[in-house]
Amino acid sequence: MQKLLTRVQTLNSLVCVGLDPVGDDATVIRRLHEVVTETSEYAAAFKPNLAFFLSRENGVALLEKTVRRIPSEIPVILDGKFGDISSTAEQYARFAYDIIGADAVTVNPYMGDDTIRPFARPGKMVFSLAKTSNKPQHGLQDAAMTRGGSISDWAARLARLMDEELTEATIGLVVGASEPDTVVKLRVACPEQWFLVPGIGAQGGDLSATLRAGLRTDGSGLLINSSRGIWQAKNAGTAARELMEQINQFRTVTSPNHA
Ligand SMILES: O=C(O)c1cc(=O)[nH]c(=O)n1[C@@H]1O[C@H](COP(=O)(O)O)[C@@H](O)[C@H]1O
Repeated sequence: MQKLLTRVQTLNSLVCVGLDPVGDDATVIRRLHEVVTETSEYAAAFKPNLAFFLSRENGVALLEKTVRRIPSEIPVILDGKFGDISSTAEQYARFAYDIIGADAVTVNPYMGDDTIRPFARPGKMVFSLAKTSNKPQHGLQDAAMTRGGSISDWAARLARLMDEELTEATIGLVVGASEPDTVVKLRVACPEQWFLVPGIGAQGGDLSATLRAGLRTDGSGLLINSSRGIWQAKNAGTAARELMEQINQFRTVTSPNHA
């Protein structure tokens, strides 16, 4: 958490560079190197998606190598959307933190609070799925519960309660950019927490509407992820810088609409 705060303040950036490598081995190795090198000066964080590494031969070794190449002052969020009972989650936590060297993870909380606890090590950060960016035909998150709003409201509340309880670690939320109205609602429910926000770019999320909806009153508290938008760009550094500038331009001229 401290690493993220220092990074965000030093760079004045809320950009999270997603690493979802695709292509043949030679392309992936070259492009990972380029993306990390070119975007480092704009990246508040990097988010390698575990699936894109596991699907390759020697993918774990490639992931380890990639994370080692990321400058140590930049937080690494391992996006594994882990979510299993605590004894199994403990193994995932060892993988993410001890083997890969991540600073943070994404977790799917739908099996309950014990899926989150093993990841809440001192100084680490957990982003727990609250409202995802996809628009499924058959999804659970919008379903109403008999009491207390929707399932995503429950997930946000759980993340907030766990953040208050687990003082040694920081619990944030994953909130997709596809529904700004939901982003506002979750920001009102969780005014202080960090939101990791995917869904800008390739998934068509509206950057301005998302910023207006989700920025905290201090103009921070969001990490805006772009994966394909940066990976596929002719110049990854330019794409990351432009995203940073668009975000910062918005931060200086507008106050969030829940303030
Ligand atoms: O947890 C995530 O990062 C995530 C949550 C979510 O709701 N939606 C979502 O797209 N993601 C991830 O964010 C990245 C989005 O990639 P792009 O759409 O290419 O920017 C992928 O790695 C997704 O797995």
